[in-house]
Amino acid sequence: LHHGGHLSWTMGAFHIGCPALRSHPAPGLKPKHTNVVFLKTHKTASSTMQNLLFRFAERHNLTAALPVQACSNQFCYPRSFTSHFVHPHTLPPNIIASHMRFNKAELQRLMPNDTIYITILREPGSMFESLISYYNQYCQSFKRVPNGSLEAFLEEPWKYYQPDEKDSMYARNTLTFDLGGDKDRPAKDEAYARGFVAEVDRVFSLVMIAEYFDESLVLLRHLLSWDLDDILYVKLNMRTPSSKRSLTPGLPSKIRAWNSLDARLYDHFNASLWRQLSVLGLACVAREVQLLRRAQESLMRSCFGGRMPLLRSAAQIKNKDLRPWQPSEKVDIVGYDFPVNLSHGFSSQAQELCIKLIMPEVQYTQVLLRSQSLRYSRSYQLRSQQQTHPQVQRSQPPPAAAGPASGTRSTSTSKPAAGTQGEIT
Ligand SMILES: Nc1ncnc2c1ncn2[C@@H]1O[C@H](COP(=O)(O)OS(=O)(=O)O)[C@@H](OP(=O)(O)O)[C@H]1O
Repeated sequence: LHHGGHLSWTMGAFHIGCPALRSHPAPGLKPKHTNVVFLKTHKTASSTMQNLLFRFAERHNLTAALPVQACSNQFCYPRSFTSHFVHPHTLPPNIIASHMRFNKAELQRLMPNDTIYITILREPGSMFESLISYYNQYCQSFKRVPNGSLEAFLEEPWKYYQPDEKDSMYARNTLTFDLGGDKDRPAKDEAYARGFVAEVDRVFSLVMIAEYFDESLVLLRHLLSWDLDDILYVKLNMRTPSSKRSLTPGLPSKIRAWNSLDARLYDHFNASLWRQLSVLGLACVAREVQLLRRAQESLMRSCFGGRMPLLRSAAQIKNKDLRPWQPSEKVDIVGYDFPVNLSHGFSSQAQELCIKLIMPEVQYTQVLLRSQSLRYSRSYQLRSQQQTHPQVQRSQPPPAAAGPASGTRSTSTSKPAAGTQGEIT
């Protein structure tokens, strides 16, 4: 890292193939798959995953679809996704990873035909505890509850919950809602529940499980033929232990009953994750997880002066680009600082890698929009010049479209020059 920003941490890992996959080309030899929809669900480790995908997009000179400014850093959630929510400077996209309410037809219109769909779920008990804590000042259903008590809410949810009011999707079946489903369909509607799970199974090639994040990443890496370097991450958007409440006995089953559609999704995809891991071979998965964790630690130590970075609450983080967004004073979200003196001896490329690794969602979305807009404008100017002076185009070949970052393999889909579709509106 200190010498010219060498970015590979896991060379040894490329040769450790999983026995179950030997009949397939090894991940290191197949071109990387680069067209990916990641449905960013709420409170499921999705910000960590989004950060990983944004970094992948930047390293491989891909385009990540980002929201228009009027939609903030989400695609106008909770409205159902439409391509009008996508900033024109981020078209045509390879990757999409910001919060949205899923709309398959619109995404299919926007994304290349070979796009792979991925999402992530979390165990309903801990997810609901995270939701009520995070959205206690936003969501009326939670605000009405005395002391924001989880127990009181679950004792009489219909006393506090109103299905049609603003932000009600944080209070019941949030995963189902994010996936485009009907969060208020009665639990006894067996046909709906079964059909919805089957549809999600049809559309998504991989449904990650937050509790088995690293194992899910191993599956992702094999599915997309990515390198171990491509799945390194740092945990983001965590609450401090003091902001968390432990669930008293009996609560998890009440949470599951209230969020029965989400519980059903979780059970189905948790089981299917483990079936897929077994096909890969559990020993091989465990080896890759170990390699991933080792590589992660060595990356962190290189970035943070030989030590693991200290978690800090938002108020303690000096660099405002690294301060996570806090939903209210009652919740403490932790992040990381990047001490100024650590930057000495780093190449600017290496320093940027370290900062992006810990950059929270809101800031990274802004930084990425700026850099992609710049690339869009450059390519727009270039095309205008070529149209005005066609002889320049004949005598001087135009600059080659930027290829993948040095040291990486070519990608399976060639990336069209930014701005070849969609004009500034
Ligand atoms: N790698 C990994 N593995 C498991 N869990 C993780 C990981 N990264 C983040 N987290 C936890 O995910 C919670 C934040 O989720 P999101 O980033 O999806 O939240 S948000 O909807 O975007 O605000 C948040 O949970 P709570 O702390 O319980 O709120 C994080 O601690």
